[in-house]
Amino acid sequence: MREIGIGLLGLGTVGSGVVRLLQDNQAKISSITGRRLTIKRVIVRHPEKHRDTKLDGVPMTANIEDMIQDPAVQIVVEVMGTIQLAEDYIKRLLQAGKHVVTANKDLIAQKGGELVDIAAKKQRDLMYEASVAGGIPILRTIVNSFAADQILEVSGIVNGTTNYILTQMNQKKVSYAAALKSAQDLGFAESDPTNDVMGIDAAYKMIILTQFAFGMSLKLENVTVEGIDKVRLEDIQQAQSLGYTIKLIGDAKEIDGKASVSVGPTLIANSNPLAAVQNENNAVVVKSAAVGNTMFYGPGAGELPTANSVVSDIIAVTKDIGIGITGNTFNSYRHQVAIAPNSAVKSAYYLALKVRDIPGQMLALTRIMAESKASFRQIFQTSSDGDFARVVMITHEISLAQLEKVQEKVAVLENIELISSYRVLD
Ligand SMILES: NC(=O)C1=CN([C@@H]2O[C@H](COP(=O)(O)OP(=O)(O)OC[C@H]3O[C@@H](n4cnc5c(N)ncnc54)[C@H](OP(=O)(O)O)[C@@H]3O)[C@@H](O)[C@H]2O)C=CC1
Ligand SMILES: N[C@@H](CC=O)C(=O)O
Repeated sequence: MREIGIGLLGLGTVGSGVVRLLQDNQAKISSITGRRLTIKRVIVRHPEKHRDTKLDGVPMTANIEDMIQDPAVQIVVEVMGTIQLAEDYIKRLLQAGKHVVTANKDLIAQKGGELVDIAAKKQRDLMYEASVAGGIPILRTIVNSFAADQILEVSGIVNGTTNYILTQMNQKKVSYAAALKSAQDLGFAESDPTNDVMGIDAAYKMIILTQFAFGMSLKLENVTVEGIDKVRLEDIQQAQSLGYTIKLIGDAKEIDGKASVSVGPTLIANSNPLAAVQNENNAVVVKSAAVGNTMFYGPGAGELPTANSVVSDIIAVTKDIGIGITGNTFNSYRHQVAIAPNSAVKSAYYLALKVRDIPGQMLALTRIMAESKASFRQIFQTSSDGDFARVVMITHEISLAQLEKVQEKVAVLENIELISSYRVLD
């Protein structure tokens, strides 16, 4: 049987999973592809480090040139991370005629366009199924199964680390810091988890999803992003008592022909299936004109689920090599539209406020809402802490511009402080 040489750029959580799947399922993969997939070379940062993953006889070095110059390597799997270094390495690998599979959403969201162009010019494959929602095969599903349909909205939970943290805080009353540490130990979090907790990782995934669903290329500054770093146990408990669960939700939709993409903590009604998505699991809801709503659920991070998406790309590339059709872009849909203004993006909001317990404050609050042409469907005092009362309000649907107006007006008041404001999804 003919062989396909695989090069691994990175042998951490995902890289180790790729090795395991290629070794454990070798016979099945060969039966499907008609090729024997063999790992020929590994590049890591610290080749001397002790590793549980054993690759007898496979050279492991830190120099990318070793991979670029190795004629035995046809497909390189980039599971190293970083943006600039990975961009440089992948460009050189594509120029040298290698096919590339990557799980690197940071890179694809920011530099995907350039890399896709180089791959097409060199007639090489560039695939990145694992870059969105870990083990859920959502990108290929959108490309293949929604090609004839008009996607109206793509939304859901696309970061495993934050969903794990929020679940642990909600169910086990674990502290934010302890839950984050455990997500790191389990291999869900990025090596620097800042992007996870600040919503940036989810924003990168929404940028990629937007490319696939709507054909348009966005930059990070086009996405409204808020992380979970300010979500307090009090908010989580308060939401529960109202019948909601707080989740980090990504949402991409077209409003009057313009694109709106956001990521932020959101109160999800417990009757909504997204509220039941726990720990590192993700769920992507695709709303389309012909099919209606479809929800794709599964592990969004972790060694083997992510590795399965990577290996499915390796298999797809191997099949393309076998029949001589490499160089087709993973997603060829292009349809650029403008970004929707804040006034067009509407939602109900949960507002938690600290209000000094003196007469006239509720009136001041009501006046601000009226001046901002906003109204609320529920308002109540939840607790009293010395001189202050905690007041929670759920608004009717208002625009982001109206919410910002309310926030600005409250900010100048001496006796009322807005502690948190999150979207509400029923
Ligand atoms: N973990 C997950 O659940 C998921 C991760 N991803 C993405 O997959 C990629 C890898 O993630 P993960 O496996 O968790 O990361 P890890 O931190 O576990 O592994 C990174 C690997 O890359 C190597 N590496 C890092 N820097 C360099 C460098 N400068 N030169 C050569 N090798 C380097 C490291 O080498 P050494 O071992 O010597 O330190 C290590 O083997 C990232 O892009 C991540 O965003 C995508 C989906 C899910
Ligand atoms: N850190 C990411 C890993 C997968 O993309 C996450 O937690 O979702």
